[in-house]
Amino acid sequence: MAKQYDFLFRLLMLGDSGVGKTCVLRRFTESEFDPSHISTIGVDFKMKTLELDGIRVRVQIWDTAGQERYHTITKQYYRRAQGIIFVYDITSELSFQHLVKWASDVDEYAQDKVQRILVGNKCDEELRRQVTKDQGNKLAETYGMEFFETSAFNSMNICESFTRMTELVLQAHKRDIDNLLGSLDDYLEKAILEEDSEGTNNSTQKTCIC
Ligand SMILES: Nc1nc2c(ncn2[C@@H]2O[C@H](COP(=O)(O)OP(=O)(O)OP(=O)(O)O)[C@@H](O)[C@H]2O)c(=O)[nH]1
Repeated sequence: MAKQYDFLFRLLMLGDSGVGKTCVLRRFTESEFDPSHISTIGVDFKMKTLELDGIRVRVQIWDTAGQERYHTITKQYYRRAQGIIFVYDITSELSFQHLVKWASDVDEYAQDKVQRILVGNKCDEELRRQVTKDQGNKLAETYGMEFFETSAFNSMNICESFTRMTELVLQAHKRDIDNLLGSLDDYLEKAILEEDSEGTNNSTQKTCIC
């Protein structure tokens, strides 16, 4: 059976317990919102296929437990991720402050070229806001990430943030593939030139190779 996608990427969601990682993911993959908070145990994942410029990308999105006691388990997933979505809750200053720790764990355990974005969730809760949009923007700038304020409750920027994350990963990997193909072209060109020059200088050897 023909493959249903061109690329498969793994994305990982990180952030404190209760910031809304599971809800954001469910809103994206199932268009649903659940107001209850059932803490994720260890890790869970969901899949979705996106089409970007005619390229079909299957994303496997890992939802990690924010609770400290699962960190030993969740850290084992960092290295396999091509993209990381840091999530904080705009109504929780603490969840914003803790991003420093999440980011330093990623520096320690994830691949060097992992792509990252920052998401400030629950932006429907304007009256309870503790972190300004400007603070989110500044932190994202410091870490060289793109930034979105989202709401799993009303769908604000949910699709946009996952799509952008996937685009960034795709761009990074297409660059690698293009570089590889470029090197392969150079290699083939060099091999043909060598073969040609060997052919003119030593026709016997060329016949043997063929
Ligand atoms: N108002 C509002 N509430 C939200 C939003 N997203 C999540 N919540 C609520 O926040 C609570 C926690 O959401 P979860 O998605 O379970 O949080 P989590 O980050 O996955 O938590 P852990 O699994 O413990 O790491 C739930 O009661 C959700 O209903 C949102 O965008 N707006």
